[in-house]
Amino acid sequence: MKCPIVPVKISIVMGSKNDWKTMKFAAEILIKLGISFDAEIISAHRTPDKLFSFAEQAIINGYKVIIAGAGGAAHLPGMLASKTIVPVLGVPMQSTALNGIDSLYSIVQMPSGIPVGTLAIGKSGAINAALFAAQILALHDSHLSVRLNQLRKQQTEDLLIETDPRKLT
Ligand SMILES: Nc1c(C(=O)O)ncn1[C@@H]1O[C@H](COP(=O)(O)O)[C@@H](O)[C@H]1O
Repeated sequence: MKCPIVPVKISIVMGSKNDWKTMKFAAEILIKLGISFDAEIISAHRTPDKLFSFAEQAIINGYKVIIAGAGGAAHLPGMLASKTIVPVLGVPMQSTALNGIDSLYSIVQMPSGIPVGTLAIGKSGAINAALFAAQILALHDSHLSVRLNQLRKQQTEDLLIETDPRKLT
């Protein structure tokens, strides 16, 4: 998937096409914020050579953050992080057998020296990964910083309207 704005700043990577139903929530946030990104399927287990070349070229390709979603034995974020210094944010998929605990532990328990920023399991993690990546980019982009603050404000206003006590019946 390609967002029309160039150059691409963020890559959303996932272990399987079946992860897209979760990772699309990250994509939606990036689109909302006008951040360029691409998305592709790469698996440490199933396509290891593709993973190595992707990670080795991440800097040359201009990626500022990589968001990596994987489930089960979720080695994708850690393996990406082992091959590049582009920050990697890991999103554990809600797996069926173990409810995502397997994914979470696989991503969060990195050995010291190779960090992966681990988000929550599933949709919330995907959304927050995109917001976190945006906040990193906003450190050097004042326009994005304004858009992020607007999004926060809007989020608060929407919640206040939604939880207005006069609406409780
Ligand atoms: N965890 C990984 C990796 C990896 O870490 O490299 N590659 C695929 N997978 C995960 O396997 C799960 C099942 O994949 P399928 O649904 O394609 O069988 C997915 O959640 C994927 O992220």
